[in-house]
Amino acid sequence: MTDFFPWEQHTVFGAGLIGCYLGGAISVQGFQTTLICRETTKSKLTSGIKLTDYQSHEAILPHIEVLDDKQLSATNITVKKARFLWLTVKCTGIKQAVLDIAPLVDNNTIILCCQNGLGSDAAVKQAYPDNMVLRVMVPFNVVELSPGHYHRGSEGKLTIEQTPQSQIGINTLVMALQSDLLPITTTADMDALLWAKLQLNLGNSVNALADIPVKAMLEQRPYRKVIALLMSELLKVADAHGIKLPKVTAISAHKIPIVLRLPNFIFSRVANKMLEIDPKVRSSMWWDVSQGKPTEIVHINGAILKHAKTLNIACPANEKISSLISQLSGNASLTDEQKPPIAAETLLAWVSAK
Ligand SMILES: NC(=O)C1=CN([C@@H]2O[C@H](COP(=O)(O)OP(=O)(O)OC[C@H]3O[C@@H](n4cnc5c(N)ncnc54)[C@H](OP(=O)(O)O)[C@@H]3O)[C@@H](O)[C@H]2O)C=CC1
Ligand SMILES: CC(C)(CO)C(=O)C(=O)O
Repeated sequence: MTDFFPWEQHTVFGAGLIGCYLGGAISVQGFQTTLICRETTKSKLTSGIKLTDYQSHEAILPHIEVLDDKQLSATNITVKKARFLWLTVKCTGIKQAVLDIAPLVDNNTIILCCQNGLGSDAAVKQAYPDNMVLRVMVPFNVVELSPGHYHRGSEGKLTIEQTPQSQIGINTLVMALQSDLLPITTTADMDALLWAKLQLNLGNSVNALADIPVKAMLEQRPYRKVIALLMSELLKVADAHGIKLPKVTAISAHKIPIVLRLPNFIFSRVANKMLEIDPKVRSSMWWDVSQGKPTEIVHINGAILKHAKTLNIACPANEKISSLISQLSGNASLTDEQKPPIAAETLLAWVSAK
């Protein structure tokens, strides 16, 4: 068993949307927190950050300790070792982050991997075999409303993995960090929870291709039908693996695709909870595509394809969407019709074509 003392050093590596929100919410509780950011983003964070959420909670942090990547790698600076190292880079940044976090890690460091998708923790565990590495599921969306203002736009509890070694400590940590801005809990079955989150993340690629807010996307039935196709394939793979998906929204995993396919007038009544989402919310993949950054498609839809292959299950919809997104971030020359915004009917026709 490991004792965790929440007042020990929290370091958030990757001061982006999730990192700044999480780091801000930990710091506002009075715990020592340092954000590790890019040199280019440091100036907007040094004058403090503001947190708000869809339930009108608000906190202003006049100051938060920030260290940039150049300072971290400078040999003439001694950096504080992290007791809790919250790794909040994208899956695509993990390989480099594993090297860059080295100055922050000692034997007591607990590394908390906050990535969407499946399998990002493997590289961290391989590089730090003697450290406790725990997975974290981030259910909610964060947007930056103005420089340094981070807004949680949807519901859900941040969930930390419980292992036999971490159990007591994690409960202490969770009790200490619990707040209105940061609802938080634990799970002993992170595999199943990450699959359930993966199901919800199948909307990310569709959102990137639709190039409109998530709420506006969900209001259009053909987009919902595309997401339903992607989800039905995931459910087949999860069932074949014997994974029982926990309920992470008001509707259970197997019912979500059925509800998504409903005509608009019924959907808006049955799925009112799903539509209770801030109208500004965009998926994290939309942010990547709109900024010309690599996407997490291989770790999200690609993770399903990888598992499907071992089970010999066909997933044509996930294959098509994966290739559309990969073409966007690759050098493929695309016609205007293939570039976002892709109309709902067009996308549905492409994804359903045999
Ligand atoms: N955004 C959201 O609402 C949600 C996101 N998630 C998941 O959370 C994870 C984080 O996502 P998100 O916060 O959106 O990502 P962001 O891209 O907003 O944040 C990551 C930040 O880390 C920085 N970074 C990456 N590598 C390094 C490095 N080696 N040294 C210093 N800084 C680094 C990035 O800089 P640069 O861009 O320059 O590389 C970026 O500023 C993802 O897996 C995502 O899928 C989950 C739920 C919701
Ligand atoms: C919260 C959610 C499901 C959608 O916004 C997400 O995880 C993301 O944007 O990556």
